[in-house]
Amino acid sequence: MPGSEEPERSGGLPALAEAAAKAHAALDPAHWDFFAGGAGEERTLRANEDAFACRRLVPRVLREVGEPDLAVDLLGEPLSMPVLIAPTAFHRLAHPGGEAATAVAAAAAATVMVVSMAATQPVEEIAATGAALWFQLYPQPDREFSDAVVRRAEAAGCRALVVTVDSPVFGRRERDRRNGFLDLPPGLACENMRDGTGRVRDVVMDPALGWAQVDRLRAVTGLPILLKGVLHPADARLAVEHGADALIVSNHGGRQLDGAVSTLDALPAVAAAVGGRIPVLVDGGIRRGSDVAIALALGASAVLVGRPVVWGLAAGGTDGVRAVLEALRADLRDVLTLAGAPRPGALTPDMVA
Ligand SMILES: Cc1cc2nc3c(=O)[nH]c(=O)nc-3n(C[C@H](O)[C@H](O)[C@H](O)COP(=O)(O)O)c2cc1C
Ligand SMILES: CCCCCCCCCCC(=O)C(=O)O
Repeated sequence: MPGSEEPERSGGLPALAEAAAKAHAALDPAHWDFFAGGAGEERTLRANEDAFACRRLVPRVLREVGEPDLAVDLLGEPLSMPVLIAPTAFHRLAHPGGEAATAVAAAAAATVMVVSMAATQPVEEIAATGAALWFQLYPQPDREFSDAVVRRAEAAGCRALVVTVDSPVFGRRERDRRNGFLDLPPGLACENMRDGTGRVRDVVMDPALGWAQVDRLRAVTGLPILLKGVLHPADARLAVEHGADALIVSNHGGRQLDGAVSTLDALPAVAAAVGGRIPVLVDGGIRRGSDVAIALALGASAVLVGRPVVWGLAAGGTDGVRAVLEALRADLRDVLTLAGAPRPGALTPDMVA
């Protein structure tokens, strides 16, 4: 039965669980499945949340924390908290306000929204909200077209390029197969895939993608380049050698290689391989303040959240996304206070068991 699964296994913070329940009720079941689902048996999807549930914080005491300061600076971007919005496709499928509605919430929260290449609104329209945007790219086999998309995003005001490297092919999403969900409904399109003729091209995954394409992108844009989807420490070292400005430890929310390691389990080795040379971010299964704190303690400079933002959007447009972000902020503030960390940088690996 499409969409028959529980909204989410734990749902995380009450505000996030509530958003997920509302989204589940509001969305077409096949669309719910597209957003909620993962690849294969969804082992990796589950592992992401489970990994956080297996860790415990070891708080420090008597540290005169007062009111913790959550602000961080990331690639020159001042953020009010170390929580960013991960790139997720098809926001107009969740809510008519689409990506622009999400961007308004990002701006209100003073954080970054990473716009998916598969956004259902033009990047210029999303940028008109005034939000701080980074642009996510699936490098296309048609390199000229791919470069044109990057230049377009840069011209629209996006401040960094997030290159997704975990998708040489599209993951095997059993729910979508079962539901026959193979395309966007009429009236919706990946608006940033329009070429010079106005035709919308398909987003194509490129199995031939290699480090040469990362080097090539360096010549195409002056924007900071983040590689999203790194899990192996050897790849983290290569990313530094190839001039990446930051890494995102990600398994695509369990939507690509089912059986891949959870992101939290991958994080410490990646952070050690990078050795502080560039920021390391992480996403996957982050549903409460303690998850954020654990990720930061184990080497992340910041985290990204995917599905909870989509649930907020489906549940209540901009207000729904704001509710999700503010719930995470309030919880993180409490967690830092209780853990004896006056700021995110005060969290250290010895504070996780
Ligand atoms: C519905 C959906 C669409 C996504 N679309 C993209 C995308 O277009 N590009 C991308 O790099 N990652 C995409 N992702 C992966 C997210 O950026 C992120 O890695 C993942 O959602 C994090 O896990 P979480 O949902 O548990 O927070 C998508 C994830 C979901 C759930
Ligand atoms: C259901 C239609 C599939 C069309 C593919 C478009 C690419 C979107 C990629 C979004 C994504 O990364 C995801 O995880 O989903």
